[in-house]
Amino acid sequence: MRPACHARTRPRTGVRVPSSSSAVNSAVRSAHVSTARPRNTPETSGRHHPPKTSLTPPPGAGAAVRHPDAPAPGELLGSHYGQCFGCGADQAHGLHLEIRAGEGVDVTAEFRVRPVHQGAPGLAHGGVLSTALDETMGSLCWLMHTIMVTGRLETDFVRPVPVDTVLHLSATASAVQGRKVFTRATGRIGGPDGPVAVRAEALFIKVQVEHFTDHGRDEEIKAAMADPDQVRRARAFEVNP
Ligand SMILES: CCCCCCCC/C=C\CCCCCCCC(=O)SCCNC(=O)CCNC(=O)[C@H](O)C(C)(C)COP(=O)(O)OP(=O)(O)OC[C@H]1O[C@@H](n2cnc3c(N)ncnc32)[C@H](O)[C@@H]1OP(=O)(O)O
Repeated sequence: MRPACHARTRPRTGVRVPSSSSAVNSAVRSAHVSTARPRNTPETSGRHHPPKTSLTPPPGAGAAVRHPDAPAPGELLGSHYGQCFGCGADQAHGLHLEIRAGEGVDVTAEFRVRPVHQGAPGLAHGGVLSTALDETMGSLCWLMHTIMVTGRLETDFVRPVPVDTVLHLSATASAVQGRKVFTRATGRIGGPDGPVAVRAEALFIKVQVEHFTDHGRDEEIKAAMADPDQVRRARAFEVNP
């Protein structure tokens, strides 16, 4: 039997460029595509959490609360870590997101898609867009004064996003239950009220600073702990019980 991933339509060696777009189309159509749906079992998911309901706040979850010392509405949040791929100013390969506090437990940001973010010709890679949404939701930690990491993230890609598009991002924390923070985000094109191109829901889990010091690579942890500015930023989150 043919393996499910057998989609190769041309020899591995040598590059054969189809001479016309119809050749491209027929090459694409002839690719074998598996229609088998992956089963969602503890073995395949790796965890025992029910995936479909886990992003919906359960009845009895509380509202997310803006910390009294949260940055003022409109204030730039800054980066939680200079080398962060999402928001770090010192990260040459990063997205350099600049995120601003909203009036509630919400934030906004703008992200210009650059040529290095392509997945298909002239279009943003979906993983990069998910990362931008993830980072925007993660930055809600500044408004709640809590450290949290992404536990689960689900993205809907609604419209293709061409290179040079400015994605207007916004995120809000909708509910909190114990260590679980339920968040959602959208990315709009053409302006903050433009059509939705991407949207996501995520479950963040509150952690202590030891999450990073226990699991991070020694080299970076030592450098972070030797940087008073980084320690100050970490302390800013360590307020909640
Ligand atoms: C001086 C040095 C300073 C350094 C510090 C710098 C300051 C940092 C400040 C701010 C950082 C912000 C960073 C944002 C960056 C952007 C966001 C990211 O990319 S984060 C990276 C990607 N995410 C991970 O790497 C998580 C990897 N996963 C884990 O570590 C664990 O699985 C963790 C912590 C998420 C949960 O593990 P458990 O053992 O602590 O807790 P359990 O009991 O498993 O879960 C708690 C509750 O959450 C539910 N839960 C956990 N994971 C779930 C999932 N995937 N789906 C559904 N529910 C889940 C569980 O069912 C449980 O719920 P029930 O309380 O029983 O109701």
